Amino acid sequence: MTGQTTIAPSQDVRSDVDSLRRVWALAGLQRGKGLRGKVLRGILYRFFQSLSLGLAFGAMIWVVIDLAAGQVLDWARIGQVCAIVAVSLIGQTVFSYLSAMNAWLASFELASDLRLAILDHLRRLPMGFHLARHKGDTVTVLTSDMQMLESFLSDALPRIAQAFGLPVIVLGYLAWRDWPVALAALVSIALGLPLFAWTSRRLALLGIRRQDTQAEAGARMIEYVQGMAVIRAFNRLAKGEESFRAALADFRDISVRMVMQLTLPLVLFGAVVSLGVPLVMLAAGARNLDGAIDTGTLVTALVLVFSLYSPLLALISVMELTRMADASLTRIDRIMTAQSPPLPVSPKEPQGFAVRFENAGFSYVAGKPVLTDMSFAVPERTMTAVVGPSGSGKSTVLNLLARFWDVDEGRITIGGVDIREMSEERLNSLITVVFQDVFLFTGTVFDNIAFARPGATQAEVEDAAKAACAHDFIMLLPQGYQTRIDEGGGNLSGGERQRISIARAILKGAPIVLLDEATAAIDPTNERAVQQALTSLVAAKTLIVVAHKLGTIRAADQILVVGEGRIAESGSHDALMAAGGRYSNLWNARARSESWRIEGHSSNLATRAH
Ligand SMILES: Nc1ncnc2c1ncn2[C@@H]1O[C@H](COP(=O)(O)OP(=O)(O)OP(=O)(O)O)[C@@H](O)[C@H]1O
Repeated sequence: MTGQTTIAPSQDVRSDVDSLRRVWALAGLQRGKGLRGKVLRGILYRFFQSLSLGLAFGAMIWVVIDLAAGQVLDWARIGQVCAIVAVSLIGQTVFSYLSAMNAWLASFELASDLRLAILDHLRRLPMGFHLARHKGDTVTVLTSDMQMLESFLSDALPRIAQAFGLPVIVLGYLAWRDWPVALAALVSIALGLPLFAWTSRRLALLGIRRQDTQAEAGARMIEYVQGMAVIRAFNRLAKGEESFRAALADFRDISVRMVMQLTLPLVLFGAVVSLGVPLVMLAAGARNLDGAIDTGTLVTALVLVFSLYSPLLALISVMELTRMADASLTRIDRIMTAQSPPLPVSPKEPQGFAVRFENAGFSYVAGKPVLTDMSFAVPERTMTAVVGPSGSGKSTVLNLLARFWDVDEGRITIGGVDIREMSEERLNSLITVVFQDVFLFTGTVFDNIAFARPGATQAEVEDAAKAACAHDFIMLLPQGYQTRIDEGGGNLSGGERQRISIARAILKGAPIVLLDEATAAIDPTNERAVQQALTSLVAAKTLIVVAHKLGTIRAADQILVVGEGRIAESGSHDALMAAGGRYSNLWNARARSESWRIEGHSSNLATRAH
């Protein structure tokens, strides 16, 4: 994959004013925190800092004018000038401190609030949104994009105000002394502005591409590190590196393009603005020769003109920060503007825990329906096994019931209420999902189990672990329940990870359990323990299990055979076997493969024994 695929459309590009508006809106998100006030004060104090610098300039100019008028310096004047310069220095220091305090605090608070808001929004988005994005891209939004925004608020925004402070005073002063000279000073700024705007827009467009390719490179590297075991197992180190090298090359290309395309206009902008120096000299000289301005004003204009343009030229470096922050803002907005499923205005309360699918239709990709007309009922406190060929949509049934996705047609009810009409919290409290791929967090065994119920006591966690047949092996770990689990549970076996996830589900105590049974074969002892753990989990619960093991299927009150996007057959094991349809074919095939596996396993042992 190359960066080309992630290049943003041009409508992502905002004008500078629109970006500022967006930052302003974000700063107003957390009412009562006064973030907008802090942002404004950060800018205002930096402006005052610049004005304080102007004060020192003013004192110098005062002396220059006096000298030009033929006056002689005396101690009183030297004292006055020193006092003004001292006030200017104190002003610069105080305002610099106040500006930094306000701007930094505002940027850190805003970034931390925004990170939480993004995480909260991510949690609400349908799973389809997450699957369509690289994890690395989302991580980049939460890390480097947020840092860009922080730097913009703490550094770039106040620097913009600083860049304008001194020039405003100088222009005002020149206009007061002689407006044609001030006008001459403005000409180069006016000529430079369109160039600045064009470069800024160009930088915005390339900036978003650059950050997208950077995120792409980040995603590839994360994938490389996560897939290290597979890469090594297949001895494809070079191949694994290839994709992130390609992403890095894309990133380098876009960075080089940025330099190539933007260096010239930026240098030109500097040259055009600096043209103001000779222009002002020309205008002031001509006005002096005409007798329109005195020597004092001429000298002042010649001295001041240098202090007029250098702060404006400093805007060039601020521009890069600004446009990069804008690109980050666009990437943040791609998440924040994604629609989460609508929440019910007046949530309904289910009457019981029976589950019904009523003519449910669903497709992950438009035009490729997975479920077309799925109807079935699961009575409360019963066990239903969902079986069918690979890819027939069994896991999809669980995904829809947990509302990871919403049905396109028909409806799903729990206790007679459409799950879309329940509050998110209520639905989550009703359902426990035990996934095939167990996810354990970095933390202790205790934390991982207690995750299901914050505030759970040691005794409650242990009871859940005992019911899940996990207590004994946990006690054999170096620090028992306080043993740290490595990232993803790397220091535990597959069966142990599964039992911890079952303990977590038992502790949650939800009345409906959705279980995607592991397809992978685990050793018989572990399998028995996992089966026993599941039995504890589902006691007196409504259980829907995507079943692969014959023992589980047989134990079910009802078996649903999925085929062609609907329920092809349903009933008890005996009834379905007697009917001699799909189910009996499926059962016989699976029974053959299981006995083959067992035979294969024992013959392996026999070979080893010899
Ligand atoms: N996130 C997704 N995006 C697009 N298509 C998907 C997605 N998840 C599943 N599918 C497709 O939907 C169909 C049903 O998938 P599902 O995982 O429900 O099947 P399954 O019966 O559980 O399969 P298995 O027994 O192999 O796990 C498959 O064709 C699969 O390729």
